[in-house]
Amino acid sequence: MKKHIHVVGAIIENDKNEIFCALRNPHMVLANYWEFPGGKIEVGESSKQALAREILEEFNCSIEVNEKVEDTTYEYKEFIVRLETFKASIISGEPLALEHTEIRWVARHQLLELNFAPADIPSIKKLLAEK
Ligand SMILES: Nc1nc2c([nH]c(=O)n2[C@H]2C[C@H](O)[C@@H](COP(=O)(O)OP(=O)(O)OP(=O)(O)O)O2)c(=O)[nH]1
Repeated sequence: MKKHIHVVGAIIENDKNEIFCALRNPHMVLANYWEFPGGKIEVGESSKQALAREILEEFNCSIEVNEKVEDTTYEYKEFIVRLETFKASIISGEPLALEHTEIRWVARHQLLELNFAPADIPSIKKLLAEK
């Protein structure tokens, strides 16, 4: 049976209406895909707590987690991901790519030009439908 993982992703928008995107490094699972920053929920954590922890660990900045955008499940070849995405805003620090190959602020209508992890596409479609 395929492994199930529960993952959270942050949709962080700046004051120019650009969204923070991160490129997974070549050694990560799902290497070289763009994603919303985040990671797996650990035992005892809420989704929002996990998201704040992951952003601090991987980008060295603090966020406030706001409303949920999407909750979707995607079956990859090797495992199944449940991805919950939330709007979030940076409350302190400038994001640094501590584990990712690249980080980029991208206009909403250009998100689909990046090679995003397939599980993220429903979240992106919701964002595109918002404005
Ligand atoms: N962070 C993140 N992961 C995503 C997204 N879309 C998507 O399919 N994934 C997948 C990629 C990975 O298989 C998994 C997240 O794992 P991860 O390696 O980033 O999580 P983590 O930081 O907790 O990793 P680790 O401590 O186990 O190394 O979810 C997304 O938008 N953000």
